[in-house]
This record gives sequence, structure tokens and C-alpha cells, in this order.
Amino acid sequence: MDSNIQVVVRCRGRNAREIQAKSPVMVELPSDTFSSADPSITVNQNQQVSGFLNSMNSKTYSVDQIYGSQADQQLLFEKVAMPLFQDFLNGINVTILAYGQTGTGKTYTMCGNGDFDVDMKDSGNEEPHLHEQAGIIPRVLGELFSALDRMDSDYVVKCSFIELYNEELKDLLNDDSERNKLRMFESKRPVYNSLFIQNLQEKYINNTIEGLSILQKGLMKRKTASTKLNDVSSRSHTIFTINLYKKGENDLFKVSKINLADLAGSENINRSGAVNQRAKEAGSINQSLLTLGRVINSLSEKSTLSSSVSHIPYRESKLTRLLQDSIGGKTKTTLIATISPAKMNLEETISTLEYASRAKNIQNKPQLGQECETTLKKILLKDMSKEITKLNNELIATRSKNGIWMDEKNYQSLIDENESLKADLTETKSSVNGLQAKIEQLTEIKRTSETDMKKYRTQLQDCDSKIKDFQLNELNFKRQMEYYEQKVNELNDQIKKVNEDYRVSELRLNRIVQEGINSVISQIDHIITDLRDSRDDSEEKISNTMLEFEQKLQKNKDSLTVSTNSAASQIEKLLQHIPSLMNNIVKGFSTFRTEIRNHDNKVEKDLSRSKSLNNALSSYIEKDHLQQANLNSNIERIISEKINDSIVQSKEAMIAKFREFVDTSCKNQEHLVKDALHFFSDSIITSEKKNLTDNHDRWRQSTDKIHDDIGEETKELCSGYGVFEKKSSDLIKSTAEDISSKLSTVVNADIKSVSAMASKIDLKEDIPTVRATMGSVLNKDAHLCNSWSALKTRLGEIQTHATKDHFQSSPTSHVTHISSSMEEVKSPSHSISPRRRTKSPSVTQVSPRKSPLKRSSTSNLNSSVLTLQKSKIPQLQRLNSDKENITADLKRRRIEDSGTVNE
Ligand SMILES: Nc1ncnc2c1ncn2[C@@H]1O[C@H](COP(=O)(O)OP(=O)(O)OP(=O)(O)O)[C@@H](O)[C@H]1O
Repeated sequence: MDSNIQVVVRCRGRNAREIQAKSPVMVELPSDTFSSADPSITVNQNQQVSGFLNSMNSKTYSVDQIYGSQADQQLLFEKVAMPLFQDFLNGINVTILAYGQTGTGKTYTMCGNGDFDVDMKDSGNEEPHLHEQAGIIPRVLGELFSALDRMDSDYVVKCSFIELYNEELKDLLNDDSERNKLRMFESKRPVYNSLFIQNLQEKYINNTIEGLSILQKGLMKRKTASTKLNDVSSRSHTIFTINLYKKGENDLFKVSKINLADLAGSENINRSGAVNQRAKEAGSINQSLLTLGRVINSLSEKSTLSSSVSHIPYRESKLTRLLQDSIGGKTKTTLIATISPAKMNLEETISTLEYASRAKNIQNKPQLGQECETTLKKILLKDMSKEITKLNNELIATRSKNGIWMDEKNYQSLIDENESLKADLTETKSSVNGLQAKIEQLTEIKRTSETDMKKYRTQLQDCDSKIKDFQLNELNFKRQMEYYEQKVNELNDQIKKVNEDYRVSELRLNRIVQEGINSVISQIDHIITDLRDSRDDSEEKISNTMLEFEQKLQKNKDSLTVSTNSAASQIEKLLQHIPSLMNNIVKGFSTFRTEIRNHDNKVEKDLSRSKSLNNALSSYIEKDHLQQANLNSNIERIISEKINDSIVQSKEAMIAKFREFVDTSCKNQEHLVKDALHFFSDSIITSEKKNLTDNHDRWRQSTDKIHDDIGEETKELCSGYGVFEKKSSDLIKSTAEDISSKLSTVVNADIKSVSAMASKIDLKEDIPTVRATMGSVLNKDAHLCNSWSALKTRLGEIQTHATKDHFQSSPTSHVTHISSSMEEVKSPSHSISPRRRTKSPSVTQVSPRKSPLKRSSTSNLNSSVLTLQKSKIPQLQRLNSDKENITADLKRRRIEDSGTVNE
């Protein structure tokens, strides 16, 4: 029989901490005490809002029963535990689980508050009076023996109390639990119901007091610690199990058990203030609760979606392995979810309720416990013989080994443990060695990494500086690009304009050709119309018109330039066809004329015959029937009328026939002429269009290439010129300074030598000669000063020229000019060497011979400049001629275009 897990929510009142923190109540319960029959619990997620908005922000969970802050322990026991307790007595395995956030009352619900001993002492040998705050476990123990006694049948009750702390199982009833570690096995022995825990102590209890005493003992050993959220927080999961062997019919014992689990609090590590050991506990608690959650989810999905979920992750934590039979197994289970009403715990409250509402979907398949074919004695004997064997072994060991209270089995296990510890030690040592080697490796890697880092840092710095250079270059390049873009735009504008001009000229040309053709057609129309009235000059008119058209076309042909060659050729073709066209027309007209002449002849013949007949008739009448004059005249009149009528009729018929003939012929001829003209005009327009497009593309390509060439050349020249400009200005400056210092040295040396000479000369002997010499020296110095200032002025000019106008005229000429000037200034043959100056101690060496040398320095400079400029002239001329060619080409094309347009 399937039975869903029963889910009960117990919401305590706000505790002192929550009241102190003024944390508002966010949980709405149907009642403060108890409500059942699918009650729902509402959690408001935002207390600020109310009404409709509040409903938007709240969440509702449906469970089986809800207990509020006013529900006491007795009520909870009666409503929640009692039904399960009855099943347990009837041989069904049952489980009660308390799950929830830390400090919400799990331990309070399962064990309760208060010291069980006090109550037991007071009660003497009678059943103990349980404290009103006693929880489910003491109440079950209290109820169990009185119920069993009432049943009056044999029974055995055994209890176990296990703790799961940091994923480690511990027997809370074993004094030597450290040595007798618990191990879990999957067992096929029915009595243990699939899970077998090795070394687990199961204590026989004969009454409530023994049970409570065991519970008390276990609880004392349970790990508890103070956390921020709960002063006495349970750090472990505990399961108190009562196994009942109750004699039924046919001496068969029914075996059933009740698991009473108090899980550790699900908690947020940060909020609980858990550090170190506590954090580890919290992690482990959360880990096993997380697995429990996953098991609940998988089972819930399995039953709601009746589903494909096949794997339930029981084996991923010890807690879920322990609870495997209780959740989704053969046990009848109730989950008590404990929550806090306060806003400060809202997140955990929602999480607990989510789990609880999902657990509600889980289906268990409770079954009646196993029946053992055994007697009470046998059960007791079996356990007791086990105990006696153990004690005997210990006794023998004590006797033989003088005072060591240990049987061989235990001793062996100690030896084994020791061996295993040794092995552990060796393993640990080798792993330490391994780790040390790894540390050395890592240190080495660190060292190399540091060297690499240094290298990379240097490379990075290099890269940085390169990037900066690059950015600078990029900026310059951008500026140049902007300049060229502007130029390209200008050129594009020009191209657009030319294109537009081409388009206009093309339209005009089309119009002119069309007009010409139309005028020819209308003239031919005129001729044809004229033909209908007078036939004599038609041939002449046609030939005149054709001639006119031919002349017009000839004129157009002559005026068409190279760019319209194909048009000319088309017109040429048209002209070639005109004589044959004219011949056709003329032939047509001569055929009309022959026809008309034949007709005229025929009419004339008819008329003359009628005339002769008329004459014959008149004479006959005159001769023979004079007397019948009146009658005759009448007859004559009648006859003449008849003849006239017949003449008029035949004339009209003839004219109509002729008209029809002329019309048909004219129409045929007109079609012929029109078709021919259309054909020619279309072919002219098509070929002219193609010709214009080709010309335009060619022109565009050539202008693009010219533009690119000019751009490249200008770019190269500019960059070369920039570098050179800087170098030249530095060189000019340094050379000018050099020359200045050298000149002053020369001047000083001259002055000194003159003074020396003056002191040597006997003034008395030749004063006038000395005076003359002094005068010449002074003249020379003045001349020297003049030369120097001229040179300085020239250098200044060169410098100004070089720095100022480099974009205003051809950069090449500047470069040439400055470089030649620089070569001149630098040239050793033209420099004034100090050696030569010091070698001129005499007056005669100093004076007139030196001036030309210094003058030649300036004039040589100028001549070198001129020479270098000349050497660059061809290059300049080439560039200028290129430029002129391009300009002329552009001009020519424009003129051609405008000429074509005018035509
Ligand atoms: N319904 C309740 N009525 C009165 N007091 C309660 C109630 N629930 C809990 N308390 C009190 O709140 C405190 C914390 O409860 P308890 O230790 O049972 O929480 P817990 O959920 O077991 O916490 P932890 O998971 O940390 O062990 C206790 O002092 C307990 O007496």
C-alpha cells in the first residue's frame, strides 16, 4: 500500500534574538495552534507592500498539518507521532524526521527541553512523569512500555542511537566508540532491513526509565556548539531507533522499528558565523542535507512525473544511505519541517518549505515488518551468548597475558590497526617526499617564471614605446590622409562635374539626332502629301530633302571628334544607304507617274471617243430630224448629261483608285524610310553611349593613376624634405657658428701679426710705409668684415627660405637648394682652415691675397647652389611638364566634351 510522506510544518514564535533585531513576522499560518486537511502556509516576501501587491510578493505552500507557536509538545505528539507509533506497534517500520534551519526547534521537537533524570528520580519505580516540554522521543518511550504492558504479550525492545558528524558515523551508546568504529553495509538479512551497521550497540531496555537514561546518555555525547543563531546548536544528525520484537500469533515475533531523526540545522555559513571547525561542520552538514534535498527532488519528480528518473542519489552521503528506507522506501514517514516566522530567516524558511512541499510528493511503500520464527528466549539467548563469548575471550586473554583486558580478536584488531597506521605513515612519508619534490619543481618554475617576467616586462616596455612611435606615425599619417582625402574629394567633384557634362552632352546629341530624323520624316510626309496634289516636283523635293539630310549628317560627321568615331561611322553607314533609299523612293514615284500617265491616256481616249460619238449624233440630228429640234435638244441634253455623269463617275473612281494606290505606296515607302532611320538612329545612340562610357572609364582610370602618382611622389618628397630640412637647419646653424669663430680667430691673428710687425718696424726709418701697410691691413679687415656679413646674410636667407616655404613651391627645388648650400658650407676646399690663417704672419700674406679667398668662399657657395639647382632642373622640368600634360589633357577633354555637347 503506497503512502505519501506526511509533511508537517512547525513554526515557532519569534525568539529573543529576533525580537531584539525587530525582525518582522513574514509567515502567515491558518492558526496559531494546529490546522490540518491540506492547510497552506503563506510567506510574504516583501513586508512593505499590502493588498494585491502583497499577494504578488507572497508564496503559498500546501502541507498536511501546520503547527503554530501555541502548539505544545503534547499536541504535536498526539497528532503527529501517535498515529505512527500505533503503526510501529502493529509491526510497521516508521520514521519521524525533523528538518529545518538551525535554531527553529528540531531538537526541541524531537527530544524537548528539560532534564529527564529529575523527572525520573521524582517518579521512583513508577512510570516517570515526563516534563511538559519533553519531545517526541521521550514521549514515545513513555508510551511504548505502557502500551506493550497493556497488550500483555512477550516483547523485546532494543535501542540504538547513532550520530553522523562530519560524514562519520558514531555510536552514541558505545563508551568505546572511538575504537569500535561503525561501518555501514548493505545487508540481505531481513531483520536489519537492508542496511546493516557493523559494531552498532543495541541496548535492551525493559522500561521507559532505561530508555530515557539511554537517550540522556546519548544526547550528552552528541556534538553541540554555540552558534550565532542558536546557543546550543546540534552540529550532527542523530537517529534514535527503537527495535521492537513483539510476539504475535503462532509464537512468531513481529519485528518493527521506529526511527526518530533529528537532523542538524540547514544553515547559511556566513550568517551562522561559522569559522574553522564550525565552517567544516557546516560544510559537511550542508553537504549531506544537499544530498538529502537531491534525493527528495529526484523522488518527488519520480512520483509527480511518474517518471523516467531511475537514479536516486542515496549513496552520495551517509545521511541518505541511513534514511534510504525512510525516504522512498518501505517505511511510513512523517517529515516535520521547523521554521522561524522572522524576516531575518526568510531565505532559509522559503528553502525549508520548498523542500517540505516537494517531499510531500514522495511515495513510500510501507510494509508490515518481518516475522521471525523464534522465541523470546532464543532472541535473548543469541544476544547473550554473543556477550558471554566476548567476555570469556577477554577473561582468557587477561589470564594468559597478565592483566591485559583484551581478547585475541580485539588484540588482532589493534595489531591490524597498528599495521594500517604504519602503512599510513609510510604512505604519508612518501607523499610528503613527493610533495617536497613538487615544491622544488614549483620553486624552479617560479624562478624561471620570474626571469621570464622580467624579460616580458622589458619587451612590454619596448612594445609600449613602439606603440607610442606608431601612434605618432599614425597621427602624421592621418593628417596626410586627410589632406589626400580632401584632394580626392576635389577630384571626385571634378569627375562628377565631367560626368554630368557627359550626360548632358549625350542627351543633347540624342535629341539632335532624333530631331534630325524627325525633320527628315516630316519632310518626307510633306512630300508625300504634296504628291497627292501635284506630282511634278516631288522627285526633286525628295532628292532635295535627302540631300539636305545628307548634308546635315555630313556636317555632324565632320564635327564629331575622336571620342565619337563610332557615331561618325554609323552616320557613314547611313549615308551609304541613302542613295539606295532615294532610288527606291524615286522608283516608286516613277511607277506612280507611269500609272497616272496610262490612266490619263485612257481617259483622254474615252473622252475623244465620246466626243466623236457626240459629233456624229449631232450631225445626224441636224440632217434628219431638224423638225424634231426640241426633241433633239432634249435628247442632246440627256445624252450630254449621261456622258458627263459617266465621265464624272469614271473620273471619281479613277481618282479614288489612284488615291488608294498612292496611299498604299506612300505608306510602304514611309515605313521603309522610318524603319531605316530608326534602325540607324538606335544603333548610333547605343554605340555612342558605349563609346562615352568607355571614354569615361578610361579617363577616370587615367586621372586616378595620375592622382596616385602625384600623391606618392609628393609623399616621398615631403617625408624626405622634412628630414632634410631638420638636418640642414642644424648644419647651417653649426656651420655658421663654426665660421664665425674661425673668422674671429683669423681677424685676431691678423691684428696680432700687424701689431708684431709694427713693433718690429723702425718708425723713424719708414713711417709712411708703415702707415701704408697699416692702411692696407685695415682695408683688408674691413673687406673681410663685409664678406662675413654678406655670407651671414646669405646663410640667413637660406635658413629662412628653407624653413618658411617648403610647401609653397616644388619641394625638390628646396631640397636641392639647401643641400647644395650645405655642401658648399661644409666643403673643406672652401672653408677657412685655421692652419692657413696661422701660416700668414707677414703683412704681405695677410692683406690683398686673402680677400679673394674669402670672397670666393661666398661666390663658390652661390655657384655650387646654382650648379646643384641646374642638376635638378631636368627633374623639375619633367615634373612640370607632367603637370602641364595632365592639365592640358584635362582641358582638352573638357573642350572635346563641350564641343560634342554644342554639336
Ligand atoms: N516551538 C517551540 N516552543 C518553544 N521553544 C522553542 C520552540 N522551538 C524551539 N524552541 C527553542 O528554541 C531554541 C532552539 O531550538 P532547537 O535547539 O531545538 O533548534 P534546532 O532546530 O534543533 O537547532 P540546531 O539545528 O542548531 O540544533 C531552544 O531553546 C528551544 O527551546
